[in-house]
Amino acid sequence: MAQFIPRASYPAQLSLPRSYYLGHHAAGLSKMKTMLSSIDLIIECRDYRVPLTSRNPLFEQSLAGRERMVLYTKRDLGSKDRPSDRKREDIIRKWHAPSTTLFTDHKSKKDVKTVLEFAKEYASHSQTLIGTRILIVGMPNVGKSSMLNALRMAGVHRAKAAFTGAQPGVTRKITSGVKIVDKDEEAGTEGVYLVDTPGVFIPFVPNAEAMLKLALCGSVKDTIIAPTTLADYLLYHINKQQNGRDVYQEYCGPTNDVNEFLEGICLRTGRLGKGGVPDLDAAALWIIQRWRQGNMGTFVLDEITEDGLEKKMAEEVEMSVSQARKQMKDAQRMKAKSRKVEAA
Ligand SMILES: Nc1nc2c(ncn2[C@@H]2O[C@H](COP(=O)(O)OP(=O)(O)OP(=O)(O)O)[C@@H](O)[C@H]2O)c(=O)[nH]1
Repeated sequence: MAQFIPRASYPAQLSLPRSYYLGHHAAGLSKMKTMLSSIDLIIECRDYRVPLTSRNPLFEQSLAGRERMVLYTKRDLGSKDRPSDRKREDIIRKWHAPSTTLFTDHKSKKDVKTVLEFAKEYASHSQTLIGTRILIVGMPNVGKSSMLNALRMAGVHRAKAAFTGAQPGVTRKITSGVKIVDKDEEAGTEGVYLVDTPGVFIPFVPNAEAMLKLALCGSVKDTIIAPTTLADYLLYHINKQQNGRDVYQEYCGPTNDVNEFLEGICLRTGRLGKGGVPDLDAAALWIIQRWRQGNMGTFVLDEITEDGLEKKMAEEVEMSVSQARKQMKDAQRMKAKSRKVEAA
């Protein structure tokens, strides 16, 4: 049998949408800016599976001047504690030094305790008389509200305070602070409050592959990109993993063909439409959910290198310069147009 060779790269998808910056994202960010003076610390969440792609430069630009901790969520979906995972985490920690970087699974008591301890330690040095206020920010669906609920349960043993969900945009408004640490009169410390915020998407996604990564991780609604395209991108990544194709061997043999992959799933799971026709969209959505639940391999979509963050930031500067140029040209065009109308 011929040896299976996975695709070495993913073909450019020129027609994919590259923006998802919604009204409530802009409104949320501008409200965050106005309340910054009452905030002591920012916890910025990024998705462990896309450490570079889930970085939103808007947070650093708009919420500058506050101490920040970077929290990589959904670690359980990207790491199995392999030496390569630990090496990746070391690199990421170095990117953010001297800021603290933590990697968490919101279901892990140990991980949640580590975040709580960090918050307590921070608060113990705070001079505030009204309690420490922490703003938790990040891209849509990254897991902010889930972390808030987990911290509240671990810290003050209270039930959920925020709604969570598998699709982005569940939190639309900034909440009032939720207590995660009680006031301790003996220790002389005030309480710690966490302020949940709506997820804010990047204004301009640099390339189509970044959009695919963010959509696959659930940062944009599943209706924005065709599920079969996302499933194809997922198949590309699964095949790149060592023995990756073992995770779908119950549906079909090793393949780079998304139709063969999805048809295999339809046949084995009964996702058939009228006349027994395979329902490829249903199979695609199902397999994407399986991956998001950690059932189709545990891996990271971004390539992580020592200078990865530096390169990403340089790319962002270039993007904003070209966007500014574009805006200037648009404004000049509009002016010229209105002059023509006036002259006519
Ligand atoms: N496996 C895993 N799933 C997580 C983790 N954290 C959050 N999730 C899941 O991710 C989804 C989104 O979580 P939310 O807490 O609603 O995300 P959010 O950032 O508040 O989302 P927005 O409302 O869009 O701002 C939910 O289905 C959570 O169960 C994690 O650490 N591991």
